[in-house]
Formats: sequence, structure tokens, C-alpha cells
Amino acid sequence: MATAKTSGFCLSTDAVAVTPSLAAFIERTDYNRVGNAKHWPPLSLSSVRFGLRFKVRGVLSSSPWSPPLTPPDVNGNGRSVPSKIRTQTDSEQRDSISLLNERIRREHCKRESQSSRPSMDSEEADMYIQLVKEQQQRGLQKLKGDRRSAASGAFSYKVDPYTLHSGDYVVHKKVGIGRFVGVKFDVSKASSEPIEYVFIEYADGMAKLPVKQASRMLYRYNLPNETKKPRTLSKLSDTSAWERRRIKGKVAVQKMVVDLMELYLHRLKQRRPPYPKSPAMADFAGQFPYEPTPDQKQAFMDVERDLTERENPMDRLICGDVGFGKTEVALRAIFCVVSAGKQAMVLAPTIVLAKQHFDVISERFSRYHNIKVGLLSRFQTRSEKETHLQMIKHGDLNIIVGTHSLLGDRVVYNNLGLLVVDEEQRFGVKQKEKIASLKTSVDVLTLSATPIPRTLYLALTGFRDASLISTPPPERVPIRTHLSAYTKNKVVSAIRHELDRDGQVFYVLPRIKGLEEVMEFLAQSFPNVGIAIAHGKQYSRQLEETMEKFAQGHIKILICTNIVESGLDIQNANTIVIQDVQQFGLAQLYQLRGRVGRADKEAHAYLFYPDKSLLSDQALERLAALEECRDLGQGFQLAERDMAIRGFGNIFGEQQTGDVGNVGMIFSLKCFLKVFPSTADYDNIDELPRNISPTDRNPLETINEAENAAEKDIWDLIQFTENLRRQYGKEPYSMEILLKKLYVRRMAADLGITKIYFRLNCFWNYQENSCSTGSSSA
Ligand SMILES: Nc1ncnc2c1ncn2[C@@H]1O[C@H](COP(=O)(O)OP(=O)(O)OP(=O)(O)O)[C@@H](O)[C@H]1O
Repeated sequence: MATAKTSGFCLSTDAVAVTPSLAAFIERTDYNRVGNAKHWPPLSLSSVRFGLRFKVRGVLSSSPWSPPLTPPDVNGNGRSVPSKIRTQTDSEQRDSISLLNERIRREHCKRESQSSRPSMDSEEADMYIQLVKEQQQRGLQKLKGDRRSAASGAFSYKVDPYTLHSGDYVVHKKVGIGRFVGVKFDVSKASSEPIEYVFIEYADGMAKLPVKQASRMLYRYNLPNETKKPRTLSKLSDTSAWERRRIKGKVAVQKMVVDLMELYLHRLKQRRPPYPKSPAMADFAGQFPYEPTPDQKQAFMDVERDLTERENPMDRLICGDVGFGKTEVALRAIFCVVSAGKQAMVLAPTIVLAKQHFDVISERFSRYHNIKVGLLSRFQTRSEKETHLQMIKHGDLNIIVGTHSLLGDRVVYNNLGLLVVDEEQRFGVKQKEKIASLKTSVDVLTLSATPIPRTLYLALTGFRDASLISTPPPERVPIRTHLSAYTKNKVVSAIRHELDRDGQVFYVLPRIKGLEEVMEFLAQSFPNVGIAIAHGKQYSRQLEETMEKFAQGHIKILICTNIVESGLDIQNANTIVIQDVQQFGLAQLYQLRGRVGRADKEAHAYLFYPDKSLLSDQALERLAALEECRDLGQGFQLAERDMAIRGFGNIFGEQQTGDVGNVGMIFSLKCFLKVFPSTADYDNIDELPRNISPTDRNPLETINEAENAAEKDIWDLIQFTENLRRQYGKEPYSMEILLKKLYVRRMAADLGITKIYFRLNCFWNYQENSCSTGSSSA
């Protein structure tokens, strides 16, 4: 029975059984080990009640991990920031290192029990083990050395002062963020010869730096094309705020990379038998009514190879501009998996889109009577839903299409093999987490038209594989974009032009509120034309019927919100009118515009703003970007412009953006290169003195010990971490990250990976509009 000492109380796990959260807590952490009570942070009753959260800070401060897990104030204004990092993840509360330890043990046991090893004499076995160990050791050494080669790679983040423009923001390693003023000759105190100085303005004064020193100490705050303004300039008279920001930013970047790498390596370790290549696949492909474009062909091949030749689950992104034919890639993947007896799930961001996918899939698979397709939708009655759930559970449905509800706990799959995610960026954080967790066990194919920079970035840096579809189907004509101030006359003539050629029109507004008003006006202007309203808050059946009628061509004008934003494919709708265009984001507008021009007819997008003088600079910039990116296949350029306007910090996702934004992107990217630590990396450990190690230990000593443990094998590292925790409790956040890096490196070496690098050069190519996929090499 485990006992826990509290302030004045002695608790046992039995006694605690009445509070399930604590029971869970005791299970989740290593605090239930006997014999270490004297080292524990004393628990008060309230800390017991709240489990892992350790609500009582005063009590915790006596913990040997000092200070507690509270991150420092990041914005330097004295306010304690309710940091996204601190509250960030449930997974942190679940404690990812413990979970990892458990998982490694579990997998090891499973492998041990599964493998039917041929008998081998002990000498032979020793030799074999020695060989593997040597190989892993060599890998480990190489991985460590890799950092240096990556750092000396193509990516240079330092600044050449002569290339700066007045007003550019720069980051000085020691002082922080300032504004570049210019380079001028001045006389130094030490000599009468004038030399060149870089002048930088800070919040409390002007600094001058000799040019030579500047090129060593300065970084650009922004990436090329990025126009983000820092929230504050740093102070020359007080550099401590900058120090805190710097450490936080760095930790945030490292955490992201380490987490991603962990997921990536974990996926690499997963095994499933490759799917069989069958003649039926060629037969299915033969039914595609068009000649595939070269990029589509490549994407088909990539996916087929992932599924039929690899043993690790696929995690591939299909990046293609709107309407360039990504769906067919998904259909072929589904066929491959389903014909091998597994289930496939197709996840769409909206119900309208889910319904469209359902129709397309049903049609495409209609010849295969044994393949059953189902749509799980909020439009269904309770009993319909229940029937579907049962069919999914018993394997009676082979392909299941739906929205995020498919990720809920109520949906139990019989034999899930493939997940197709359409427009992943439109799912919420929780759903993305669920998708990420599925990635380690099933094959995942993600389709994206306007890749959020983060997604694209990760694809280009090789955390996931990517196929780019950058050639449009033949006969596609660029959409003509017309941007102007709103007048009723312009609207009427645009719509009339489309109706005269027997086409259909989308009329999009940013809010539900204005839809009725537009309806009245259009009904008057086009009295005998079928017009309907569609929005997400409508009664479900009604929305479904409206969409159906529009798809069939019975409704000619659809007045709607951005419910039509992604994926909708109605070939006869070739005019889109967007009112109050300034209220949409650039990516959203791009998607909306992509609803038209999906066949060989010339399409028109009319973007109306109320009055130019009411538009913010950002809105104007966005609209100009959209007007410029009018040619086919400019989604990527647009994503880049979006990055420049919204700030590139987005690549780090929601959690880290704040911390990264605080130090500037380039400075953060520099941290990317340092992600795999060697002892030399800890030369700046004095920056994190107290919150990296127990007060009574030298931090370097702890890290050295951890490194030594990792050098031996993963088991030593597990042992080390667990001992450390047993003695001192859960380590602080910064230490956790260092430990995780060691896990990643060790696991990589064990897999025979000798090199991990970030292809930042791909990223720069991308900036110059020539996309290429990068990869991590193993
Ligand atoms: N090679 C091709 N030649 C001609 N038409 C094609 C080709 N490939 C796909 N199409 C057609 O182009 C239209 C758009 O394709 P699809 O819906 O797959 O695009 P998408 O990339 O998924 O677009 P979105 O990002 O908007 O969802 C469909 O009607 C599809 O049948």
C-alpha cells in the first residue's frame, strides 16, 4: 500500500479510492512509490483533491524542484501571464515522459512475447547484441554531431547590417528587440579614427554597435516578407526582461520540435503489414473518367507506395490548389485499404462537405456491391445514428464519412485502417490532438488546399510526407477576380451575366444576419429565379435539402455564409459574389473563390467592400494579395502572403505563438538547429539555473548523468528519469524538455537513424515560390 505524507495527514491509496481523480493521479505519477516520502513535496488536502494540479503554491515552494512549474513572466511588464504553455496541455498533466516510459515497456513486452526467435547459442547472441549496440552507438554519435553540420548548413540567420532598411526590427542577442536606424561613421572613445556603427533604437534610448560586432550579435526580427511588429522594444537599461523572453521562446520552440519528433519516431516504430497490391486497384483506377495530371499521377504513386511497400503507417499530406483533383488520390487510397478488409474513415470539416464526399464516394464505389459507404451526420435521427454506430462497430460499413463526430468516443471501429482528413486546419485543437493520436496506429492521408503555413512547413521539413499537386486539370481557366466597392447595380449585372449563360451563383456574406435582406433584394431583381438561403444554424434537413437542390441545379442563386467555404464542387456554379469581403481572412477568401471555376467555363469572383476608407491597412493588403494571386495554382503564394500579413509565428501553432513572437522568428528558428543537445549545448545552462535542477544539485551534473544514461541505452534513460522523479518529484518544465530530447535521440539511434536534419533550405525555396518537399533523412 502506498502512503503519501501530507501536512499533518497520512494518506494511503486505499483511503483515496473515494476521490477518483487522486487515484488516477497516483497511478499516473511516480509518487506512489514507497520509501520516498521524505523527498516529496508535502501535499495538502486541497492538493489531494485537485490531483496533479498542485493548487497550493505556498506548499509546493518547499519542493526540491524550485521554483515550481510556474513559467516566468514573458512580456516583461510585471504581469504574470496566464501562459498557454503553463495551462497548455492535458498531456502534460498526463506527463508525457511517464507515458512514454510505459509505452516503451509495453511495446518491448509485446515484441518479446510475439517474437518466435530461432535458438542461438549464447556466444552468437552476445556477438549479435554487441554488433547492434555498436551500431546504435555510432548512430548516437552521428546524431550528436549532426547538430554542428546542420548549424553550418545553408540557413544563415545572422544579419548583414548593410542589407537592413531603416525601421527594420532587429534582435540583439544580449539586449533584445530594437529598431534599426542606420549605419553611420562615428568616432569611438578609444580612437580618433571614425569607424562605422550600426544605430539601433530601443525603448529607452539609442545604441550604437560597431558594424563588425553587429554582424555577430544581430538577428533580423522578421523573416523575409514578414511585416510583424513586436509588441514592445527592449530596454537598454534592463535586459532581464529580454532574458526571460528569450528563454521562454527557446523552450517553446524546442518543446514543439521535440514533441513532433517524438510522434514522428513513434510512428516510424509502428509496424503494419503492407497492403497487398491487387489487380482490382488498377481496375478501380481505370474508372477515373479523366486523364490524371502528372502531379496527380505522382501523388497516386506516392500513396500506393506508402500503403503497399512500407511497413510504417502513412502520414502524407496532399497539397493541391482548390479544384486540382485531390479527391481522387484519397479515393484510390480508400480502395486499397478497404479491399484488403479494413475500414476507412473520411473526416470533413463541415456537414455539407461530408455529404458531398459521401455522394462522390458512393458514386465511385457503386460498382462494388460488397463495399458499403455510410454517412454519420447530425441530420440523422437518433435511431438512424444508432444503427450506423452499430454497423461501424460490427464492420458492416467499410467507408464511414462524417464530421468531427467520427472522432468521438461513441464511434467504435471494427477494423480501422485509413483516416482521410480533409482540410485539417479547420478542426479544433482537441480534434487535431485526436487525429495526431490516431497517426501512430492507422494510415493517415490529409488533403489541404490552402495549407496553413504550419502544415506546409512541417511537410516541407519532413515530419510528414507530402505530395504537391501544382498542375491544374487541363482546360481549367483562371478565375477572373473583380474587387470593387459595393453597388446594387454591379451585383445585379454580375448575377445576370451568369444566369444568362444558364449557370449558378454563390452569394456569400460573413454573417447570418444579412442573408434575409439580400434575399429580399435578389427576389425583387430576379423574380422567376430559384433562390435559397443556406447557413450552418439552419434546421438540418432544410440545409441538406437546399444543398441538394443547388447541386441538382434547381436553385440558381445560393445566398449563404462561408458554410460553402471548402471543398464544395458544383461545376455549373461559376460566379461567386462576396459581400463585405474585408471581414474574411485571406485563406478563407481563397477557398471561397475556389468554389467556382471547377470546370472548363470561365468563372468570376466579385469581391465587394463597403467603402475603401473603412478598410484597415491589413484588410487592404489582404485584398490586394488576393487580386494579384489570380492565376491557377497560386494557393501557395497566397499562403505565403498570409504568413507575411498574419505573422509567421503561426508555424508554431497556437500554443507556442506567443512565446515565439516575443523573441522573433529568426531567433526562434535558430533554436530549431539546436534541438539535439550535446553537452556543449548546455553552455548556456546558467541561463536556467534554478528551474532546471533541484536546488541542491548542480544542473550540469544532472544533465551529464542523463546524457550518460542515454548513451548506454533507453532502459538506462528510463531508469534515470524514474529515479530522478522518485527522489525529487516531477522535474520542472525546462528539464523535462532536455530529457525528452535525450529520449528522441536515443530512440532515433536505436532505430538505426544516424541523421536528423531540418531542411530549412526548402523553406527558403518555398519563400521564393518554388516548393519542393524536404525530408528528414534516416
Ligand atoms: N485530371 C482531371 N481532369 C479533369 N478533371 C478533373 C481531374 N481530376 C479531377 N477532376 C475534376 O475536378 C473537380 C475538382 O476535383 P476535386 O474535387 O478532387 O478537387 P480538390 O482538389 O479536392 O478541390 P478542393 O480543395 O476544392 O476540395 C472534380 O469535379 C473532379 O472530378
